[in-house]
Amino acid sequence: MRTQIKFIINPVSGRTKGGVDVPGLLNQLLDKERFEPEIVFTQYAGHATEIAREAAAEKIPIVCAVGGDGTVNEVARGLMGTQTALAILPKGSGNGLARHLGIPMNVSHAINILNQGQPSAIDTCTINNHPFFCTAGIGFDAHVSSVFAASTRRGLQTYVQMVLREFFNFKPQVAELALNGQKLKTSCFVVAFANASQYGNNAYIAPMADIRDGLVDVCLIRHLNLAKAIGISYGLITKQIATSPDAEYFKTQEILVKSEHAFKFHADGEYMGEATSFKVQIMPLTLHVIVPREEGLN
Ligand SMILES: Nc1ncnc2c1ncn2[C@@H]1O[C@H](COP(=O)(O)OP(=O)(O)OP(=O)(O)O)[C@@H](O)[C@H]1O
Repeated sequence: MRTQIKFIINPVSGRTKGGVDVPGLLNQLLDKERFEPEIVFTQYAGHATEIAREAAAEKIPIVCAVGGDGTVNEVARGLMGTQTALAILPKGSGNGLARHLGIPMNVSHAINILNQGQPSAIDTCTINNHPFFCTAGIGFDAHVSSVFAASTRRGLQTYVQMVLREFFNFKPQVAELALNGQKLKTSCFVVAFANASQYGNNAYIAPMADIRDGLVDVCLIRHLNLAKAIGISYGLITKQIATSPDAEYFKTQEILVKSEHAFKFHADGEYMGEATSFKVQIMPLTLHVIVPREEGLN
């Protein structure tokens, strides 16, 4: 019997990559002896969660998110805690979870991999009850996502220019962190919470993250000047941030953050607003995902 698979395509994701005809490629490349496909397009932000939830209620075995990290987050939050597995065809710019799982960035290659994929369970996390699957954070990374959300320009070059501009305006704030029975009152430039190892674009904020270990990886950067920022950026690309002298790295089941000043926060790169207290939790092995056969998870 063929396996039902529902593709949820976000028509507005991946605008900077030019048009990829995903239905055409599926028609050409998807293994029709193995799969019985159905394709739907999202009509509005948040629609993917509704479609995914309905598919899970109908016991459809696989729902495939076709889009960027925002679409993956929306589909995954509709599937977490169910038996329906998430597959990903990356169409965005960051694609953090897809990269972590070893899914190719090229859609044709990703379909070929999907044809032979296998299910595997991964952890999921929440920040103040908002689900995330890759990374969340407070401080500079969230500030950047808020500025990017307000901008109409997209693409890696715009992003890098904007990060540099905002870097000089950004002031760290003091917060109290509670994790692993310890309390730490400190200035915070960034506190990143990671389920997967990277933000996307192979920027490894949590190179030691294991997506199945029931632990959140926490990367704390207290202060940053330009010289240290260059070192941190190098550490992000070379997977060496955990041993950088300017970052501290923890693994924990839960983390609480309290501050007198509001911090901006993001979940999977989407700006979520501001809060003065945060609770980050992990739910072990609560999402099934389709991963490449014999993939090396990184
Ligand atoms: N039909 C739609 N119309 C408008 N917005 C949509 C629609 N479907 C989904 N969205 C929204 O589009 C936003 C961007 O999606 P996504 O993150 O997948 O793409 P991207 O921004 O190109 O990728 P990346 O985040 O990797 O750069 C999401 O916040 C999602 O809610």
